[in-house]
Amino acid sequence: MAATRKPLLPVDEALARLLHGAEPLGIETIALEHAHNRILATDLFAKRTQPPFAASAMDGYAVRALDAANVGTTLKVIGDVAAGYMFGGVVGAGECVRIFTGAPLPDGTDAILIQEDAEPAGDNHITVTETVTSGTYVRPAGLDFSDGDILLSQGRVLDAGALCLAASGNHASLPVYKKPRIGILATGDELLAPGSTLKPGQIIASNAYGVGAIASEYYAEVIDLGIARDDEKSLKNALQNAIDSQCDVLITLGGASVGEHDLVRSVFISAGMELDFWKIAMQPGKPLMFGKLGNMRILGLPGNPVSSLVCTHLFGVPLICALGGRSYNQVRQKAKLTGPIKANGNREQYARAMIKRTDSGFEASVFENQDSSIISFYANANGLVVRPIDAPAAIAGDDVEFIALTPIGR
Ligand SMILES: Nc1nc2c(c(=O)[nH]1)N[C@H]1C(S)=C(S)[C@@H](COP(=O)(O)OP(=O)(O)OC[C@H]3O[C@@H](n4cnc5c(N)ncnc54)[C@H](O)[C@@H]3O)O[C@H]1N2
Ligand code: MOO
Repeated sequence: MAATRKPLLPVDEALARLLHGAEPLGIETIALEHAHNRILATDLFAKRTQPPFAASAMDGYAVRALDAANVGTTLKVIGDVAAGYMFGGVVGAGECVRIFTGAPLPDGTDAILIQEDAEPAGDNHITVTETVTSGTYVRPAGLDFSDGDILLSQGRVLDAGALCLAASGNHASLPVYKKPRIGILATGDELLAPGSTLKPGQIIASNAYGVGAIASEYYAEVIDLGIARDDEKSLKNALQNAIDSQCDVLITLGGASVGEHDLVRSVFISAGMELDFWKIAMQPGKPLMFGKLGNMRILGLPGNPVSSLVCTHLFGVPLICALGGRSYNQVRQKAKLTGPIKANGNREQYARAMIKRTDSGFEASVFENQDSSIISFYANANGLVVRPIDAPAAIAGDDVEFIALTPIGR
């Protein structure tokens, strides 16, 4: 009788379990200059009105519109006012004030005659060469926003426009969601840091650099927890280190599968981790593990470099976003295959591919060798073609769905 294997957890169910209860970790107040691309944690209200007064939009003369209603009228210039100052007096009939962009309109005036439309008429006088109406080149008080207006909504990414608006609303600091602290732990007796001299059997630990880069792109605080050996003591020490470092999420790399040296799951369970799931229907990424130890979430990624990176995209990023209050949507687009691909098996496949934008849409060239150890293919891929479980073989011209890994050009 054929042995029956336990069915693997579908990718979407695994993701739902991972994100269950994942809420923003807290709020901190930070200086505006450090807030770029952080997420605003509350609605933000204006603490002032902008502009706070009716202001000139041009360099010229502040006039009473009725006085400048006819070409050829001569007006007396009784003073001047620049941005940052107030004109003390009141402008009467037949009078005007020299004014500069951004300056408050003097009392009595209601329009700006731009200097191109005025001619000097000697002895502090000008002649009107174009007429104005009330409000010409005047920015009314509160044109941009008024004191108490809502400037930005909770959840807003603090991009260039948002930062400029917050500053103008007189906020020197902003409440933002805390960055999730993501500890990254490589595991494996064979691993040494880049730059090391390798003995036979050893390789370089590379995954943490890619995983850390992806986590940083989503504004996680990345904590390098080094390399643990494949033994209980080393793994338990590393786990304690993650706890002491107040990691919100511990990402482990490797040691997730079924061999005698794949100890992460069993050691962590013996140290108190509550296992949520292990093994999912995904290629690459089958031995993915998720559990919790106290408040710390533990995401165990398979050690094959491409598995580590693809799982970070698919699981690490949504988790980091949920904990950091950042909205996240996985965007899938359609592309036409440039060549044939084989039928898929019993795991949803995220196939490394080169995606090209053409006049008629996207084209996907899927790498023939999808071995999850091949970093160079991942480094040259800009998309993951998503192949459902048991998808039949496909040929050039067939439609597939893909997830972009980087912005896609031509
Ligand atoms: N009998 C079975 N064997 C395996 C299965 C299975 O279902 N049955 N699953 C395979 C799959 S799929 C994967 S993926 C791998 C993942 O295994 P582990 O998570 O236990 O990973 P390791 O064995 O520790 O490492 C795999 C591979 O990657 C290298 N590695 C590990 N960490 C790093 C790192 N930080 N930087 C660079 N390279 C790393 C490691 O040396 C190995 O070559 O298991 C299959 N086996
Ligand atoms: O599922 Mo493993 O991550 O393919 O190589």
